[in-house]
Amino acid sequence: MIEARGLVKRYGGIRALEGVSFSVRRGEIFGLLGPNGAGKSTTLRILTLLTRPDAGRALLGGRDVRADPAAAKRRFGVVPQEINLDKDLDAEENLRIYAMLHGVADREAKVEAALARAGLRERRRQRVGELSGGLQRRLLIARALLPAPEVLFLDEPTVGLDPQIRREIWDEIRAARQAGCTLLLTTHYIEEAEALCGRVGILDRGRLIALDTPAALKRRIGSHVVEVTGADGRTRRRPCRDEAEARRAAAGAGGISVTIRPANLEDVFVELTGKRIAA
Ligand SMILES: Nc1ncnc2c1ncn2[C@@H]1O[C@H](COP(=O)(O)OP(=O)(O)OP(=O)(O)O)[C@@H](O)[C@H]1O
Repeated sequence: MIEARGLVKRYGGIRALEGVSFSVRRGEIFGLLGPNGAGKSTTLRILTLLTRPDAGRALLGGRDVRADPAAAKRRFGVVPQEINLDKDLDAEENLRIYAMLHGVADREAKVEAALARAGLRERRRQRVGELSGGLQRRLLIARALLPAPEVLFLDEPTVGLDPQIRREIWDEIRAARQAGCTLLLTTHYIEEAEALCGRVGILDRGRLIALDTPAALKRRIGSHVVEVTGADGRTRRRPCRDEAEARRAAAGAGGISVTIRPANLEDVFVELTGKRIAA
């Protein structure tokens, strides 16, 4: 449904993307996971026609998005990282205007459904600037879904939000998939990639270093991790094939504190790059 083929992008001397390729299947939630500066937003900006790659192609439904940009744009919606709602208007007005500009048919019913989706039926007349950051983001997602796009791109959809509202947004994203939408999102939150995405591409310094389901990515390093904090206060981690191996490793570990826990995608990233995702 979505395909990145050998995307290269440079900003002056900065190599933002160095040949990124992946494809997203129809109906899946696909995550691009990586630390700040890995190239996630740049990839999204190329796929959504906001910037040109120096090399490579972006395809939607098998067609190069640059071949007919207007046609491509009709097929996808975008939820940007910055909230670009009109903060002086209320929630309903924001949706109505967007629906009008996008020629959405059966507007009243669609706006009503969008308000419900964003949990804003009771607060439809409230100025958007007065809504919490979480509700603004939910409105942003509901607005992007108004024209029922085949594909939705989301750039860091829950950045800076508390866990409760993050889960509400995950539900909104899952509901979009249930309705038949294909979703590509970027995130640097491990739990978000694990909880939400069918497959995850891990980006680091402009390269895609791994791509698979969260479970398969974790299987590469083993199911458990032993963390040992030494007398110097430093914590070292050791991935283990299974819990039994982790117990044996923990028993002989020494150190002032030893913990066994299930492996996560952060561990995969550390194994692949030698550094952490979250700085
Ligand atoms: N318009 C620009 N001009 C110059 N450099 C840029 C520009 N946009 C991105 N970069 C650089 O390209 C690299 C990749 O940035 P990008 O925003 O794609 O990363 P990211 O993974 O989305 O990180 P973040 O979560 O911080 O946005 C970074 O080194 C960044 O500083």
